[in-house]
Amino acid sequence: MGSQRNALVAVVRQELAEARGSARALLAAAESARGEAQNRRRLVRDAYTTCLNQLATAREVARDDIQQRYRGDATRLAGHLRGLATSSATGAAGAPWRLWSPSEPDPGSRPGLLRIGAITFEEIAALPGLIPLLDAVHLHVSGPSPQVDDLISGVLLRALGSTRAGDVHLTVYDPENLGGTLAPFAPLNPTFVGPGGLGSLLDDLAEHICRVHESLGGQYPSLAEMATARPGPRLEPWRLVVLLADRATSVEMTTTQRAQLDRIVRTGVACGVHLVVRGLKLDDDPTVERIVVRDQIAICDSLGNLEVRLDPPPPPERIAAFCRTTAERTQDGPAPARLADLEPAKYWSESSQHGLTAPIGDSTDGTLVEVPLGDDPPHALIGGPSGSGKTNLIYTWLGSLATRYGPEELALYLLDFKEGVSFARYTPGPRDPSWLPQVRLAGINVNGDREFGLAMLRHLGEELRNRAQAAKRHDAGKLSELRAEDPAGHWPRIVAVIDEFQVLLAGRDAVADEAVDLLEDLARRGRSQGIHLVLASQDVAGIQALWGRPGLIAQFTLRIALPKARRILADDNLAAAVIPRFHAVVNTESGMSGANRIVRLPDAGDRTAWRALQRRLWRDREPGWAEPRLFDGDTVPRLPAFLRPSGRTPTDDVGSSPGAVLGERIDVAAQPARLRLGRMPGRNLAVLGTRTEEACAVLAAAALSLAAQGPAHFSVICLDRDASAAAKRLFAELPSADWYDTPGAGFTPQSLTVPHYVLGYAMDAARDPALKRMLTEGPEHRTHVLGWWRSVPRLRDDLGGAGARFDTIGAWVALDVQGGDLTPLYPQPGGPVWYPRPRRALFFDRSVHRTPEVIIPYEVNHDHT
Ligand SMILES: Nc1ncnc2c1ncn2[C@@H]1O[C@H](COP(=O)(O)OP(=O)(O)OP(=O)(O)O)[C@@H](O)[C@H]1O
Repeated sequence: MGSQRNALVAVVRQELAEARGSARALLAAAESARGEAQNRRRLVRDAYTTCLNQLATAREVARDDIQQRYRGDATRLAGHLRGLATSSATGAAGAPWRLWSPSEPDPGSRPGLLRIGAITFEEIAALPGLIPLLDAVHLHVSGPSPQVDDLISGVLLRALGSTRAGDVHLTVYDPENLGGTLAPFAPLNPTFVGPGGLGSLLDDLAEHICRVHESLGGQYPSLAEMATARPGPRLEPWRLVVLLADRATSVEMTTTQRAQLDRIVRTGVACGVHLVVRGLKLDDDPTVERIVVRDQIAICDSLGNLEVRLDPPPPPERIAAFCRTTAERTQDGPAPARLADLEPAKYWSESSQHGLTAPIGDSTDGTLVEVPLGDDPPHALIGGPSGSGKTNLIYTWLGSLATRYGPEELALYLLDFKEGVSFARYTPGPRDPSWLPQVRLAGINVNGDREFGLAMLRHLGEELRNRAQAAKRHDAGKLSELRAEDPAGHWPRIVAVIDEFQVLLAGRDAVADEAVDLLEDLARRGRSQGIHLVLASQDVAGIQALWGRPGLIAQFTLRIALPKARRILADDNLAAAVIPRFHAVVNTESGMSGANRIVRLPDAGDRTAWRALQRRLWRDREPGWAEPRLFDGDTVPRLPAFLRPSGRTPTDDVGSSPGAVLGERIDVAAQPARLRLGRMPGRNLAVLGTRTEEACAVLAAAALSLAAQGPAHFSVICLDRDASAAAKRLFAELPSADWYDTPGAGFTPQSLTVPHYVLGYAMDAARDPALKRMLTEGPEHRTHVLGWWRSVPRLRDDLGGAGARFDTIGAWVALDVQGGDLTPLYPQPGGPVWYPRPRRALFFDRSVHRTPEVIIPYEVNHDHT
């Protein structure tokens, strides 16, 4: 029993143990499952947190990015807006009060916007808050009185300060304060209207609008038309009418007054009448800009929901100071016209068939004064002492003509005999490649080269002949008829301007005689052929030279006298003595008193402004249009490349009479002066004088140009150490040459199949009788001597001493040799008229010249060696 019980106990124990074991195992499994679950939960939680963090970071990054982009876009947009705002409200229209000063509007510009405050917009820097007014809207301002009045003061000051003095007329209706609200504007002398004056003010305005309306051809331009039309000069000032109504005004307003006000609202802006109103209702209209002010913040129709934080009002002393100076300026009358004010609405739109008309300034009432040139008056004489503004007047006139008449209508020939470069502005320069397309020729620094003046007159004489012949062919009496008969022809009117022309006529010599004859012919016959002369002089003597030729002076019926000019107007016409600075008397009746027009001249001296205009005209020229010829007396021309052999030996036959180029002719076409060297006796050249560099330049140009024309052989004989560098350089450049530098060598005749040129530097040092034989016999065998002698007596010695004949020297170039010393080489007794001058030479070829011609020795080596 006991054992059974024990066995049972054991079994139970066993089972219990097993049950405990399984329970433990179950517990362990549950524990482990729980641990695992907890683990998983932790992992999920961690993942969730990581995810959350990542999401937060991504969101931050995205937000930062968006914000950055937004800020960038907003800043850029604000920048654009600021730029736009700045250009819409320039100068006095937009400057902060601290920096404020009145500003002149650009000519031809229309009124812009006016700043009243700033638009702030999150963190972006403030944008200016701008409103329109002149030529755009009426203003209706509501809100607490002091703030509204401050805003109105600021708007008025900006409108007045950004227009020209006198362009805005101010009227103030202020029954409550009797004008005191806008007291700082009093120096401007505005029309103040007190209580009871509103009715007549509105009637006046309505009447004014009717008048302007009629002058506009009975039509009101729309706002869009006003915005796009090209603004011309203002004929009537704007009327700016400030109505500061009190309570009584609106209560007492009659129906008629209301109707007048409504009419002014509808039609005023188109006629330059603008209301600035507080305290009265205005009907809705596209031209009414409403501004509501509260707590220094304004909401304006034109800015939508954007709030404008108002600027403080302008300091009253600033308003008063501005109004005082403006009042003074208005008393002096409007400022003179500017060069830009003379420009036409459209460039190059005028025809010169019947003449040329261009304004050169305005009269004191602001109207432009036009100067005619054509059949009558055909020519102009301008006079005034030094510094009186002749050059400025010529610049103005030329600028005004050049904007109206294109190169097919007008050709300009400009010559300035005073020192300086006044006409160089019209030709291409190193800094500015543009040029004035109408200019065909400009001569500067010509005071020493009267021959160039003569050359220009000869050229014009030639043109006159061409025109006269063409007119005859077409049976036309004058240019307008020729142009009608020959519409395809190129017949621009020619205007030739000669500043300080008396220089050309001074000096009772052949140049002066021929110049006066040519001038007289051009003046008489040029009238009908469209060739017009404009002569300017500061010197009474210059004019006197013309007075001696009544037939000539009578043609110059257009006279322009600058202050203190003498003898330009008739003797009893004293206008020039009394006009102020920068004014001129324009008289188209030969200076008769009674025909004066006084003109205020603009300042045309601003090179930058001129350059900008010239560029525009230059870009409009036809492709291929030729540049003007510039003659600058201070510049030495270079030997053109086509006159050098360029290292190659030409193979073409040289022909029977090759030409040696000696220098540049002083003529319109800048042609080389050539000496023909045919097989005839005397075809040799003597260069005479002591100026080594120029003598070398003449010989080198002659030799190089001969070498460039065909095969030839050269003997270079150099007997002067000072010339040897130049001679050696020439020798090196010649394709076929021998070199001699000892006296007595180089004169042996050579038997050659090509021409032989003997170039002698300091020939007088040779002392070789063979030279004389070569001079005599050489040319027939195509051997020509081109030699430099340092004086005429030394040349004479080489030719046989006293009594020697100069027949073997058919041509000569004289440098610093006086005319009298050239007598033995010249057919006329006494020798040629020649006063040596630097870098100029007198060239005479017995077989072609009647009188010698002045030439400019070329610069052969650019490094001056
Ligand atoms: N209408 C003007 N407005 C402003 N300045 C002017 C005006 N006319 C001339 N001037 C100035 O006066 C000065 C002299 O003018 P300008 O050179 O035209 O005189 P000029 O008579 O040609 O003198 P000169 O004969 O000595 O050359 C220049 O500095 C020029 O800029």
